[in-house]
Amino acid sequence: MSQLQDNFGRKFHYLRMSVTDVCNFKCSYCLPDGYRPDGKPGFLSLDEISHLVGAFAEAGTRKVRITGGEPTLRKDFSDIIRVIADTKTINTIACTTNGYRLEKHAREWFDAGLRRINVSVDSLDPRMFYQITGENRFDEVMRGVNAALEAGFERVKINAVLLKNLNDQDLPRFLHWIKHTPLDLRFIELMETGLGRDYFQAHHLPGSSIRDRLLAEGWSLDPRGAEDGPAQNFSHPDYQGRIGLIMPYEKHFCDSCNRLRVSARGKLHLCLFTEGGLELRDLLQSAEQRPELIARLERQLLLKRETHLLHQGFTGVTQHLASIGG
Ligand SMILES: Nc1nc2c(ncn2[C@@H]2O[C@H](COP(=O)(O)OP(=O)(O)OP(=O)(O)O)[C@@H](O)[C@H]2O)c(=O)[nH]1
Ligand SMILES: C[S@@+](CC[C@H](N)C(=O)[O-])C[C@H]1O[C@@H](n2cnc3c(N)ncnc32)[C@H](O)[C@@H]1O
Ligand code: SF4
Ligand code: SF4
Repeated sequence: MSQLQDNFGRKFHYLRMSVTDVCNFKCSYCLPDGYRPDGKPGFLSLDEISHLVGAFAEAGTRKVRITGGEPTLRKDFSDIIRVIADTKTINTIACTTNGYRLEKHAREWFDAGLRRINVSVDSLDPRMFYQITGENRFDEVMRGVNAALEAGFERVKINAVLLKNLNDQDLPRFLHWIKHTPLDLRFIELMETGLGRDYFQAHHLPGSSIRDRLLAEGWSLDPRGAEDGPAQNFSHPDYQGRIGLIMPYEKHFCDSCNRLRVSARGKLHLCLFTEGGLELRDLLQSAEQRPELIARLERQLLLKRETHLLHQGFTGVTQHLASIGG
């Protein structure tokens, strides 16, 4: 069994696969004007997804996260889950969603094989939620989170992007929520994208401000597991939930990078912030192409940089994270 690795000793057992660029929300930090079709070819088909996941699995991938755009907008979303679940040696199937279809479909997706779900909830104040996401659907999304908790997922995670002057007063509400609810909260530092330096400068808030408050209130940093990615995780004996921080501007953030990304049109991205993606689609047309596809992945990994270059203001081709799945 092969294992994808780079020149810095990092192993890649986690694929973040985008299945669509389309989204029905207008998050101010991501798609402030909503999704605009670009007239390019369509998104990966079920067969192409099956070939892709099969090759990654053979190259050592154990976890697949389905993302987008909004992945649940795909009519064949449950089929996508099933195709991955049918792939031997993939042991974790996760997805990241804005949660708008969750209330209705949580059980169906669980039955198809989905085991972890991340729901983006940027504020627990419905008006602020509307202001940030452009959608007045707070109650609907929260009912979706409850449906996910009831459906039996092994992990339900809440993603919130930290935004100065928007949701920076929300921490007490989030803490209150996870006191008796077994949710993982994930606070993500705003990352600069091609969309705009002005927004970044107005709203970026370092995750260290949250970390300092957590440590002062009795939370402790969990030891890092061998399979863990770049988040720092915290727990507290009085809370059922846990908290993770993604702080991409901190030193050594990329040391534990364990993930690769494939865009909805089949391009491999070695980092969230790269110059361009490598075309894989020509090798997703039949199972016989698998050895060639794996060889291409192995070669490309040797080009992976040690770290992103965000500090120098280099945001790569990533106009917004919806185009690459975050
Ligand atoms: N810079 C950077 N940001 C990341 C990375 N992984 C996740 N993020 C950020 O965190 C956001 C939320 O990620 P999710 O899709 O919910 O996945 P996650 O919780 O980080 O992933 P798991 O490690 O699978 O739990 C992403 O959309 C990115 O904004 C990474 O490797 N590098
Ligand atoms: C691109 S979205 C795709 C999945 C789904 N539509 C959702 O919102 O959960 C994945 C994650 O990226 C995060 N994200 C988007 N733009 C970001 C940015 N500029 N900085 C940090 N996180 C961002 C979102 O908050 C979301 O949790
Ligand atoms: S963060 Fe997710 S829900 Fe919000 S606009 Fe981007 S893709 Fe859509
Ligand atoms: S910024 Fe790039 S290299 Fe760093 S952890 Fe994220 S994907 Fe990996």
